[in-house]
Amino acid sequence: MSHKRKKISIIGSGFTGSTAAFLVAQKELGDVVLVDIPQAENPTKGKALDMAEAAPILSFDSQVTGTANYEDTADSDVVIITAGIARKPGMSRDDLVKTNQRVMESVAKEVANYSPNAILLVLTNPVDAMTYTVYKASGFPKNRVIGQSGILDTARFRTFVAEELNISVKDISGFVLGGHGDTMVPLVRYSYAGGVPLELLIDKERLDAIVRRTRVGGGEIVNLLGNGSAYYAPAAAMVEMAEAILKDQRRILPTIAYLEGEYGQSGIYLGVPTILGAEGIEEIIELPLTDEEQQALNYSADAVKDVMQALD
Ligand SMILES: NC(=O)C1=CN([C@@H]2O[C@H](COP(=O)(O)OP(=O)(O)OC[C@H]3O[C@@H](n4cnc5c(N)ncnc54)[C@H](O)[C@@H]3O)[C@@H](O)[C@H]2O)C=CC1
Ligand SMILES: O=C([O-])CC(=O)C(=O)O
Repeated sequence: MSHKRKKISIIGSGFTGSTAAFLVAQKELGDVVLVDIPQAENPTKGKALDMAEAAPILSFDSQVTGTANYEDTADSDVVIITAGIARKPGMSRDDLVKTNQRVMESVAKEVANYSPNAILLVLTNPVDAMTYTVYKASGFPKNRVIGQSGILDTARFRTFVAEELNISVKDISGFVLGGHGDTMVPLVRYSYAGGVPLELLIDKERLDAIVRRTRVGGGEIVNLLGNGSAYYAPAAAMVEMAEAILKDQRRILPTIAYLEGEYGQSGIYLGVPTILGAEGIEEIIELPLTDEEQQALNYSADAVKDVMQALD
C-alpha cells in the first residue's frame, strides 16, 4: 500500500512564513518546503533544520526543508505565499503594492511551473490586490487562488468580544467581509456568543468600539512591534485554510475570493464567506445584506479597486 504524503510549500521564510511552517509541521498536515531568495538560503535552511530538530521533542513526523530552489517545491498540494516586504509604523498596507507586485509575479510563475495542480494561498499585502496578481500571473482557475484576510480579521474581532464578555473565544463567532484594510466590514448582525446574537449581549457603544479596534487591528500590532507586522495570528489563519483544503473539510471560512457578480462586484478579489475544501473555494456564500452593510462593502471594494489602479 502506498500513501503519498501531502506537500506544503511556503514561499518567504520571514516571520509569517516560518511561523506557518512550524504550525503546519506540528499539525502533521504534510511535509514542508520553506523557500526564500538565494541571498537568504542559509538562514532558510537554518530555520528548517531548527524546526526539524524540534520534531523528536514535539513528536511530529513532518519533514521540514529549507531551500532557494523552486525545483524542491515540485508537485506541492498547497503553496502558501508570504514573500515580499511588510509595513513599518507610519505605512499603510497599500504602500507595499509596487514592490510586492513584482515579487508576486515572479513567485507565481515559478510555483505554477513546478506545481501546476497546487492550490495557492496568498498572505502578502496589500493582499486583495496581491491575490489578484497571483491569479493573473499563475493562470490558475479562480477556485485555486485564494487570499487570507477574513480569518485573521474575524479572529481579532472574536478576541476583543471574548475579552469584553469574559467568555471563551471558542464560543464567539463572527464574520468580517471586504478588503483587508481599514474599510473592512465586520458584520455584527451575523456574530454570536454561544449562539446568542452579540447585539443582545453588548451595548451599541461598546460594540462600535470593538468594530473600530478590529478595523485597525493590524496597525495596532505594527505600532507595538516597531519593525514589522503581525505573524502568529496571520500564520495560524493561513494554516487553518491549508488544513481545510488538505483534509477536504468543507469549512465555511471568510477568504479572499475572485468575484464575478457576487455581492454586486466583478473582476476583483474581495473577502467574502466561502466553503473551503479539496478544490479550494468550492462555493461563495451570498449573505443577505442590509442597505447599510452593502454600502459599506461597496466602499471597501472601491478601496481595493483604488489599490488595483496602482498595479502595472
Ligand atoms: N493578509 C494578511 O492578513 C497579512 C499579510 N501580511 C503580509 O505578509 C507579508 C510577509 O510578512 P512577514 O513574513 O512578516 O515579512 P518578512 O519580511 O518577515 O518576510 C518576508 C520574506 O519574503 C522574502 N522574499 C522577498 N522577496 C522574495 C522572493 N522574490 N521570493 C521568495 N521570498 C522572497 C524575504 O527575504 C523575507 O524572508 C507582508 O507583505 C505582510 O504585509 C502579514 C500579516 C497578515
Ligand atoms: O497590518 C499589517 O501590515 C499586516 C496585516 O495585514 C495584519 O496584521 O492584519
